[in-house]
Amino acid sequence: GTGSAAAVPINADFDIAYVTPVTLGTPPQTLQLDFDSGSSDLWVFSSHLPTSQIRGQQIYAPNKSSTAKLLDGHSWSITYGDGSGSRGNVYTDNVTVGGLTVGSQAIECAQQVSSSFTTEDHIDGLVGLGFSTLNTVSPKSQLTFFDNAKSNLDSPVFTADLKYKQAGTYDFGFIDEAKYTGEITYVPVNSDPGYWTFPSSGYAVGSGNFTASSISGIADTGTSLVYLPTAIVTAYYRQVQGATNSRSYGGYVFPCASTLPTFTFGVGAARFTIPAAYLNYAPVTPGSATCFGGLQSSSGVGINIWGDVALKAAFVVFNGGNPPTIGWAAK
Ligand SMILES: CC(C)C[C@H](NC(=O)C[C@H](O)[C@H](CC1CCCCC1)NC(=O)CC[C@H](O)[C@H](Cc1ccccc1)NC(=O)OC(C)(C)C)C(=O)O
Repeated sequence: GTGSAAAVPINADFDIAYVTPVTLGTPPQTLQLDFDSGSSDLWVFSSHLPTSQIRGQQIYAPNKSSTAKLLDGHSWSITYGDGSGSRGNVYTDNVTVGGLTVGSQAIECAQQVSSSFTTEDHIDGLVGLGFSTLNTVSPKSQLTFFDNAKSNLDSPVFTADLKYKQAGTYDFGFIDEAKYTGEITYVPVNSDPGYWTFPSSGYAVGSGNFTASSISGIADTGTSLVYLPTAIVTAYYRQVQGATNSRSYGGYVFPCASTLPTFTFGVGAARFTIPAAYLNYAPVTPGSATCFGGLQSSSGVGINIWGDVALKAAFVVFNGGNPPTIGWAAK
């Protein structure tokens, strides 16, 4: 089988996250979920939440689904890199994404969510697409939607075609030749950390020379920006008039009117260029003349992250075969 579903930016002004419609249970309950290759829990706003923690999100009510089954004695609790988190109990039920159905998928029902989830009314939960070793359900950890679907997929892959300020696509089980140009460059994935960790071959700032350098990082659809080693990031902002690393704003900012260079990264012999517009990420507050960069230092993060700012400059194949690999193509 295969599946194909839209990845829609949740904010019209800047691409902070993308959501995809997912139907749960019988009769179908449709929620808008953030597909996140940087984590491995499928969790949803649910009827088990205090109403004070729900502000406009769609919820999944297992007691309204004839196919829902409580996973007795199991619970989950997750905290993300940005400090947000949630926890709750677990049901299994049918989950459908773009025509692809997984029966008895673990659906982690939130009983508590942190304030940043309550205030983000466009995200009704997450679909983790990382490796199932990262799943937080206890006492028995659960498989991701992709791992459960894999044996029924024409090919054990999913692809991300994220776009700048417009809807893109997540495809499951096939590689759509119409979505990319040229060849797909595949590199090995180290799945031990549980992320899609892969080697980049180097970088260039604007029209400058390409610096060959092996950079280990994760391909993370659930992270908005790109986080790379400080040496690379300072080399980039040296080319930006008025750029400073702001403690108060928590990263590199610059006058919105500044001309930004592009940023090119290597995957094997292939080169991918992130347009300046993607790197002029957003005003620090609505209407401000100071803008926040789409490229930031990873020194505070602990790992290098190729988030949406980089992913939307390419067509990316997450190959869950044995061994796993990741493929990058121009588009
Ligand atoms: C629990 C582990 C097993 C896995 C866990 N994984 C991660 O933390 C990475 C993962 O991709 C998580 C997934 C996100 C969690 C928060 C909700 C949205 C998804 N990424 C993250 O935790 C990284 C945080 C994101 O980049 C946020 C996302 C966001 C979206 C909407 C509104 C506000 C903020 N963007 C964000 O902060 O954008 C700014 C900087 C422009 C404001 C970890 O490594 O700890």
